[in-house]
Amino acid sequence: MTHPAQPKASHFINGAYVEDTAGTPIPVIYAATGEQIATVYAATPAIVEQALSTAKAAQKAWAKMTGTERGRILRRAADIMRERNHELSVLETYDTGKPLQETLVADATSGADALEYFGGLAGSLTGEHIPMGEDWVYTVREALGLCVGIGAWNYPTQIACWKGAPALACGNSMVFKPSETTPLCALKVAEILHEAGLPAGLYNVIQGMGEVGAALVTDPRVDKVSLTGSVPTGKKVYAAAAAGMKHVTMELGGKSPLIIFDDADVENAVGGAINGNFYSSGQVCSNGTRVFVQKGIKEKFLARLAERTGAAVLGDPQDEATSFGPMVTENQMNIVLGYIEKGKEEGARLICGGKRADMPGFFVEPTVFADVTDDMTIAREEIFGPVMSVLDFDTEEEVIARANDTEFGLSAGVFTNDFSRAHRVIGQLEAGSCFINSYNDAPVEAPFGGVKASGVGRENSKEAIKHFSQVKSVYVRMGDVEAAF
Ligand SMILES: NC(=O)c1ccc[n+]([C@@H]2O[C@H](COP(=O)([O-])OP(=O)(O)OC[C@H]3O[C@@H](n4cnc5c(N)ncnc54)[C@H](O)[C@@H]3O)[C@@H](O)[C@H]2O)c1
Ligand SMILES: O=CCc1c[nH]cn1
Repeated sequence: MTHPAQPKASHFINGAYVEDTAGTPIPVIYAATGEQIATVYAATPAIVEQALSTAKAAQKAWAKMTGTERGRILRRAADIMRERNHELSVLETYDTGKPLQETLVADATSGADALEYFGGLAGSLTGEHIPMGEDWVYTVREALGLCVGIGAWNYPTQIACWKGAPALACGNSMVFKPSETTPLCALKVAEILHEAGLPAGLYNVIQGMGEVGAALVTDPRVDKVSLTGSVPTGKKVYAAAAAGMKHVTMELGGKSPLIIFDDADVENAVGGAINGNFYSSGQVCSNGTRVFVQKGIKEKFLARLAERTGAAVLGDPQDEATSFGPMVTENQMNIVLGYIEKGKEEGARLICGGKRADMPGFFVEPTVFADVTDDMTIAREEIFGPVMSVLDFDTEEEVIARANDTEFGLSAGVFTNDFSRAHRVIGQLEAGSCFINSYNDAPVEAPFGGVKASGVGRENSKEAIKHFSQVKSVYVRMGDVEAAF
């Protein structure tokens, strides 16, 4: 019998599902069991061409509609997503393995927030009037044109919406390629947008691995590329986009610091560290995986952290009682287990977890290492799994320098009851998305993105509008034109 997760076809182009079984088959494996639940096919050159040409052809008429008209469609799509939240959350859980307890509140809901927020902004995308004596300049905020979105596997619905909603609000069209690991959810986003009244051709989804992404990025018709992925992929995609002088947004990886001072509320700090390391089984780009704890509260913090981590419920992710799911793939599980072995070999002290869970599927126990030093592999490389490194520190000055000693700069957090210190420290941390006495909140109203190797540009908030539009300026002369001859 066909699994309910099996989509009608692999691609969604020009307002309809499209299949081409000549493409490489991509099995969709449910991470909680290891069983194959669906198959899609990578886009062939003919499918890539169909998606790009349809998106190119549809864009100009969409940009000519008023922002209010465009926004109305996006807000209708948000309503449909909310009505179907349960069904979409179940699918997100099949696509990623993340527990339904999480997907019910963090995925389609976050996608709907983006559609609603950018739908609301669409009617207010205006320019400026700049007086120049009796002359004047006016500016117009215009669409970029045809945008490509490329997704990672940890938030397939959210990423499809975080890119699609601002792109469409600004009058662009989009071809979106989800990660080959989680190809299912973006198709539903496309379906819902069209059900909400989006004209055909404006939001297209095609499947495939890196080479399909590369074909999209290098196509001369494409004006902008927005990638969510790893730093190595980001470097390749950024370079390819630069060769065609395309706009980019790069949402890449991190190894973010979470700094806990002696005066912090320990219970809240432990909660922040758990949210910043174990949500989505640690597969969150902004995770605060280097947890710097001031020496005075270290053992108290570790004891409470071990106790609360022990309460994680590993199990069937479709059961709402489960609070901790598997790694997305067997390969990702093996990468994470490799890092855990490195941590042990390099002398970190294992506080809890530390191995594959004794159950079917790709589960790794939530793992905490203490006495981690800055040079250890687990403190330097992005693991993208449930492995928290706890490092000790003495002084504010020392911890700021150590926190910044990384190529990454996505996020950073501080827990303290001294607000002067909180702002002073945050002001010196090299990171794009920061938190005080909290961790990993990602509301659509707040800009999200990194500095240094973690990325370029911002998603969400009014900042995203700047990255999906450009300004035309028009000088208007009221008098005669003076010329040298
Ligand atoms: N900053 C953020 O917002 C954010 C959010 C989620 C995940 N991430 C990062 O994503 C990574 C995990 O996701 P992943 O393993 O899917 O990343 P990845 O870099 O392996 O792949 C990301 C996407 O890029 C595509 N791709 C690969 N090579 C390409 C190429 N040459 N040209 C065009 N596209 C290509 C892949 O098919 C996939 O769709 C982690 O590093 C994580 O930190 C960042
Ligand atoms: O994975 C990165 C994006 C994100 C952070 N929090 C929720 N989504």
